[in-house]
Amino acid sequence: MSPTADPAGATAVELTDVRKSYGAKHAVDGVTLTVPRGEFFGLLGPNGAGKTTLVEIMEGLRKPDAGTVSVLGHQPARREKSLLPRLGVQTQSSAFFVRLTAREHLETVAALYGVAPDAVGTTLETVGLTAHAEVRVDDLSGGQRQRLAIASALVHEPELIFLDEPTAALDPQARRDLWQVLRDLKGAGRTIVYTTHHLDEAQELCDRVGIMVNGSITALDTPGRLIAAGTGNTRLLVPAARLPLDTARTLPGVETATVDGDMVVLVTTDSGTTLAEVAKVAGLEGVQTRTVSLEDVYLQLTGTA
Ligand SMILES: Nc1ncnc2c1ncn2[C@@H]1O[C@H](COP(=O)(O)OP(=O)(O)OP(=O)(O)O)[C@@H](O)[C@H]1O
Repeated sequence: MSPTADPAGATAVELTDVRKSYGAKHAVDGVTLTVPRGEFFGLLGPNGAGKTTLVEIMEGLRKPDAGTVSVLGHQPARREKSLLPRLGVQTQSSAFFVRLTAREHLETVAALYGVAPDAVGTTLETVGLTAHAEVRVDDLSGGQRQRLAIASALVHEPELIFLDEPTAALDPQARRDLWQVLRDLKGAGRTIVYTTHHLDEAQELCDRVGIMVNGSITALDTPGRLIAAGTGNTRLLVPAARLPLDTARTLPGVETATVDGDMVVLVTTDSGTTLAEVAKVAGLEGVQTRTVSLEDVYLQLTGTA
């Protein structure tokens, strides 16, 4: 990207027709993507879809075979000293100084970035590691190490943060805590690009998501718009004891009816009408509704539904 193309610096990441192959495998197969500054962008997709390769290209850790990559107006593959401190990078396999304590490790990272040591205590607090600050990295649990990896990506207060499955090994409470950390970072104007397999989380946190399949981004929008453009269907769960499957299939609006355990699952395009009929035929006691989620859209797009 030329300097005049984005004079206000409103773009954090700009990729044009980026490609990367490993032998015959097209891991990234022509991705064009713009992430504006301040956006929380989620990259979703099944194992092997090319997410990590794409993020590592943005981070400058891998060189694309073709296409152009601009990150904060720079080419990340050049590893320019003026760019690196502006990026925060947490990878799936973070390198640690394993013989140091969590605090010493983070102090070392902070020193490498030339950051004042006070940032260490605050960052340990932010990721919930204060109580384990004096534990050797070797002795931290998987989830605690993951938090330290995230802390290492945040300690120098970068403008653009890349996180690769940051919540993968976290317990539910730690996951929720990290959501708040990420929301606060976004609130402070940072740009976040992250990969996840947690669809509920992406729906909750991301301004936009890209769904990657076989090296290409097959859907790119806000979670809300992807859901709205998705099936448009609602699921109604009715106790099977009160609604025979044959009857369920004849109700207005019902696309499909199946039995799941002791419930009949109705997929309906017209939930109001179907629900009114269910009320007449079976009553509403124990009836549950489930609207479409990002997960339903994802499963449809990735062909796993
Ligand atoms: N260094 C490499 N050498 C050869 N093949 C590779 C290499 N790195 C990745 N691949 C292949 O490229 C494809 C994309 O891998 P990548 O790790 O980018 O996917 P991913 O979407 O991040 O997957 P996951 O969700 O499992 O982390 C896969 O088929 C993978 O096996």
